Amino acid sequence: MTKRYIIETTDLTKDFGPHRGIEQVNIRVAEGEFYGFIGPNGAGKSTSIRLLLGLISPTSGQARLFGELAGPNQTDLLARIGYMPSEAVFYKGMTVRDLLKFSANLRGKAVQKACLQEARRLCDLFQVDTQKKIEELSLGNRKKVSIICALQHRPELYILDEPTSGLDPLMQKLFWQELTERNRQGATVFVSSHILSEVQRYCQRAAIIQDGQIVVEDTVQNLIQTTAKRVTLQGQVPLTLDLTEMKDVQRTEHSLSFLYNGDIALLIEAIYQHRESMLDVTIADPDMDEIFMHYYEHSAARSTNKGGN
Ligand SMILES: Nc1ncnc2c1ncn2[C@@H]1O[C@H](COP(=O)(O)OP(=O)(O)OP(=O)(O)O)[C@@H](O)[C@H]1O
Repeated sequence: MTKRYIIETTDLTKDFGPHRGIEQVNIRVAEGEFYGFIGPNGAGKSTSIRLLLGLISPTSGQARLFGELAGPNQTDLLARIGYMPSEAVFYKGMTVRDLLKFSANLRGKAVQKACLQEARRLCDLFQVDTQKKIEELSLGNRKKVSIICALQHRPELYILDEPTSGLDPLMQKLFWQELTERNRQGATVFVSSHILSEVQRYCQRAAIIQDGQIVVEDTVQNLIQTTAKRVTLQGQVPLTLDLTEMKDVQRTEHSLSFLYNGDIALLIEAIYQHRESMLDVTIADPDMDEIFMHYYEHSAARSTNKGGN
C-alpha cells in the first residue's frame, strides 16, 4: 500500500537576501505519524514551518499539505490544521475566555460550540484562568492559551513550533499526553523542539536541521541505533584504553564513560584485558542529545571542508 503523505516538501528553499533561510529541504510526514523536527537556534525550523503553512513564499521548491500546495488563502486546508507559532501574538485587552470564543468563531458556525466545549476542557486540564486578560498572563500561561487555540478544533494535523518551551514539567507532561492520545486516534503531528529527550520519547520519526539544511531524517529508533554506543566502565579503570574511536570521554575517580563508534570486538577485548579492576560495564544506545551532537559535529566538519579551511 502506498503511503499518504500529509506533509511533503520538495527542495524547499527560502533565501532572505544576505541572510540564510533554508536550502533544499525535503521532508515527508506520513498520515498518522508523530514527527519531530530538531535543530539548534537559527537552524531554520520556524522558517520551514512558515513555508509549510504558506505564511511566507518559498524562493524555490514547494510544500504540500494533504497533497495540496499550501497558501494563506487555502482556508479549507488550514481548517484541518492546528498551528502553534513559537511566539504567539494576541490582541490586547481580551480575556482568555473572549479570545477562545473568538478563536472558536473563526472555525465556523458548525463547529463553534464543540470548539468552545473542548477549549473549556483544555483550560481545566492546563489550569488556565479564563477570566484574566492575555497581557496579565505569565509567558508559560500565554503559551498554554496558544496550545489551546491550536487544539480546540481537534484538527487532523498539528504543526507546533516549540510548543513546550516555557512550560513547567507537569504541564509538559500533560501536553504530551494529550497529543499522544490524539495521535493514537489518527491525527498527524509535526513538532519542532530543542528538547531532544522529548522527541526521543514521543516521536516516531525525526529530522535534524542545521544551517538551513536537513542533516538526517530517519526513524528515532534508527537514529539511535546507527550511531555510537555510550560505554560506561565502573571501578579502577585505567587512564587509557587502547581504543582509537573514543569520543566525548568523561572520567571520574571511579568511572570512565565515552562514546564508541568502532569495532565492538576490539572494545570487548580492551574491557576484558582490564577485567580484574572493573566493577561494572554498561554499553547502551546514546540518547538523543548525543546523537544530535554526533550529526552536528559531522555536518560542521563537512561545511569546514567545503570552505577549504
Ligand atoms: N524575516 C527574516 N528576515 C531575514 N532573515 C530571517 C528571517 N526569518 C528568519 N531568518 C533567518 O533564517 C534563519 C533560520 O531562522 P529560523 O527562525 O527559521 O530558525 P529556528 O530554527 O526556528 O531558530 P530558533 O530555534 O532560534 O527559533 C536564521 O539565520 C534567521 O536569521
